[in-house]
Amino acid sequence: MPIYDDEEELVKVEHALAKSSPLVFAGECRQLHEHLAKAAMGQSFLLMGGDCAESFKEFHVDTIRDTFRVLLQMALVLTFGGSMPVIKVGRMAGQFAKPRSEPQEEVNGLKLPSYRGDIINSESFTEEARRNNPWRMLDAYHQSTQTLNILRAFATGGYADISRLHAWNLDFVEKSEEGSRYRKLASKVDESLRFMKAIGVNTESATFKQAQFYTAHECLLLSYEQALTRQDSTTGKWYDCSAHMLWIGERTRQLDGAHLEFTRGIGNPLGVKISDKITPDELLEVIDNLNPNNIPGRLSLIVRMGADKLREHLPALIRAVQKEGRFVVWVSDPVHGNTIKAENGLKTRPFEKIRDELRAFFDVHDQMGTHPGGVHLEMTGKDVTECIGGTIQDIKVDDLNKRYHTHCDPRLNGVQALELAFLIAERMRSRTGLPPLFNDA
Ligand SMILES: O=C[C@H](O)[C@H](O)COP(=O)(O)O
Ligand SMILES: C=C(OP(=O)(O)O)C(=O)O
Ligand SMILES: [Mn+2]
Repeated sequence: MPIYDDEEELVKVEHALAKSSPLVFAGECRQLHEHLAKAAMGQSFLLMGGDCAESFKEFHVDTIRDTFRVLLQMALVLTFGGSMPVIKVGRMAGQFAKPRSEPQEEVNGLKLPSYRGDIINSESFTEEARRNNPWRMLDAYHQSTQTLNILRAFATGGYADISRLHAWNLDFVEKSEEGSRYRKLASKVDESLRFMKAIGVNTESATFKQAQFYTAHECLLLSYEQALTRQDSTTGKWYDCSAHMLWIGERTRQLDGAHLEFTRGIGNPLGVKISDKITPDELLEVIDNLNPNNIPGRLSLIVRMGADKLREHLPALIRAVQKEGRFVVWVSDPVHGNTIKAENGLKTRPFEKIRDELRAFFDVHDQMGTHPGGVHLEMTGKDVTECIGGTIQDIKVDDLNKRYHTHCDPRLNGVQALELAFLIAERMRSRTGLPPLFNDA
């Protein structure tokens, strides 16, 4: 938690936020909860994706549209390929606060506080910029209102109409092999739609015309989250109305910490990131704390440990959860356990490691007979060069500088994200005994 040097300023901002409109409504959070309950029971799949850190500088309607578009493409691949409903959640409209490994950053002998996300301080390397400034919370709130407004318009105003599925292909993706796979799959979906129409299914209904899209971010900056927490008039329960779903990060999930204490009191569906550092007993305590009544859909466990550690540690965690009969959605975050520093000093992630972790996640669930319930990715619709590798694009370390725009961790670009969606769809198909979508799978 940042320390603000002027308490009065902080209180003023909290009051302003407390008077502002909620960004989401309790009923929407409950709807998402119901979808997640299906994922907990093995009947649905959660797709979460977006920037590591949203920023004020990169804010643009086109950027939001492009990420939304890749998520729609991925969801189509997963729904059609995996024959399962896909719950779409953007790391968007609130994903601003960052936990950092080092409290300070040193450049040419000068030490300043680390950049902690645009909602807290600024990335420029000056003393003033790195000061924790509570007013930034209001800027983040206002940007989130715009983002949500755009997302709601895209989701319900015709953009996400399934008959436009060919238009969701992004220019730079279209030219790649993934783009052509997507086109092939889209044609198959087209054919199915024509068949449905022919037998009298109403393809003009909201199911075909609109997407249900939800938002989530890390519940890190409690001043912001608490100020946006409201009591729902229909149920009397408290909801954090900054996003539909909130998750607790790997660094702030202590049993006696403020983040668990805050989130256990809100009605939103929750996530907890877990690395190999958590023990089965500790995990059960986290579950007891956040979901004492064992309600399916309430809690997602977002596993991020790297392929090798996952193969070693995940089975025991799953066994403990199974033994106690606890309902959780098992989600793979295959990016956070695979961050490395390239020779040029930039943080990157090898695509192959990300793919290995996903494969390991599916293998372990196959062995344990449990449902691999979702994936959580840092990704963007832009053609960035932040993660090296990829079967199709094969970004090299020397390419990283070309379009390295992230404000924190390296993101998958559209082609890389789509490649993962195809991989997951093939795994989902083989679990249900369906033949591969493409023969080279
Ligand atoms: O997004 C996650 C963390 O904030 C990020 O990985 C921390 O990065 P750092 O190790 O550069 O501080
Ligand atoms: C901080 C993050 O992840 P983790 O808590 O898993 O490190 C994140 O998702 O950006
Ligand atoms: Mn990150």
